Amino acid sequence: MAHNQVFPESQKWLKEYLESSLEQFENLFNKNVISTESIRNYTLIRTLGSGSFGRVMLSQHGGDNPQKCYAIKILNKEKVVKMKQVEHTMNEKRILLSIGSPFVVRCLNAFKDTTNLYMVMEFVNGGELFHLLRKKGRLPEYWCTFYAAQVTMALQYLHNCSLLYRDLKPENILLDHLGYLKVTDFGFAKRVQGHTWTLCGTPQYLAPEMILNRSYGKSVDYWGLGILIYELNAGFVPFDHKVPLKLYELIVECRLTFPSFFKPTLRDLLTNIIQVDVTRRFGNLRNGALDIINHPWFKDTDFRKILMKAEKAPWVPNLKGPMDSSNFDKWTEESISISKHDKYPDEFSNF
Ligand SMILES: Nc1ncnc2c1ncn2[C@@H]1O[C@H](COP(=O)(O)OP(=O)(O)OP(=O)(O)O)[C@@H](O)[C@H]1O
Repeated sequence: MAHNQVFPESQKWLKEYLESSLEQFENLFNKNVISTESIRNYTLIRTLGSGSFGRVMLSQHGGDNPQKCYAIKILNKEKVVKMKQVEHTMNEKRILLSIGSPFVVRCLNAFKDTTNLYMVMEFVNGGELFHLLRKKGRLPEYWCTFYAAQVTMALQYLHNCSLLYRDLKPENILLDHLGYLKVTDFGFAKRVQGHTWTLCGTPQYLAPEMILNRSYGKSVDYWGLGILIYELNAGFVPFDHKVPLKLYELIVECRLTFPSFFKPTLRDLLTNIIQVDVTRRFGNLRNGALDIINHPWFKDTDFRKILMKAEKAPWVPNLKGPMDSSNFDKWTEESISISKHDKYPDEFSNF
């Protein structure tokens, strides 16, 4: 828990929730379980998404209830090594297996073979928030408060466990069958007690302190939250340019303008989050995420009800059953080949 953070009496439930979830996280994180499960025990059905060094596949486990589906992230060891992502991948596995937040995708198992690394996650079947946003153009303000409340609580949970997320964007936010969201892709997540320096993330979402090569902490995630809230409400990001260097100049200059339909409370919140000065950025101050949670833009948002998933979601995906994957793009399928020889036995021994 951040030092000196003052929870009002009416938000003691949030403090208690954070304290107990930190204890659970620490217990699992310190264990770092290494599993000997095999991909041969799963039937791989189709690709749900593809990334730089692997893909995520809809799968079923041979011994299980046939209705139960998983999303398995499959990373090729060779690509991970060549792209210098060994440490990031080890962080991803250990962190994802230890997290227990209603707004973060659950990882149930992780294992490896000679060729690949596998992370077995719950299948979140409503698709990416990105697709919903592109389909609708922009989202009604009430929808945005509902989604932003969950991302804020997800970040508060992660930071309370000393985790930086570093890759917030609508592509990494999935919707479940109830219309609640779950953050996925912990490829850049890291446990950091103080500060760190690595430049990573998605260009339009990068915080100025990262671009300027300064050491940073949770401030970068709150900057990302500001960009996300802006994008959900507007349908576009506040800073964009096809030339990366120009984009970075725009971010560091931070001349924020708003569409005319942005209400004063939303403008005020965003001005305080999309703030270059980290000593003034909401989320990064003494009261942490509470400055955002208690901001007037959220005056009609019941965070407690949302944490309990007792609020009806503004949009519920139309699904034919737990295996329905129609909300995901079609990808060309590739078969998984497993070689006899392991070229990287040491690099991933702790995976
Ligand atoms: N648990 C899940 N349930 C359903 N779909 C998922 C799940 N996790 C990931 N996906 C889908 O797979 C896509 C890629 O996942 P992820 O971002 O973790 O992979 P990545 O290889 O790190 O991708 P990138 O290189 O783009 O960051 C996601 O955008 C999402 O569409």
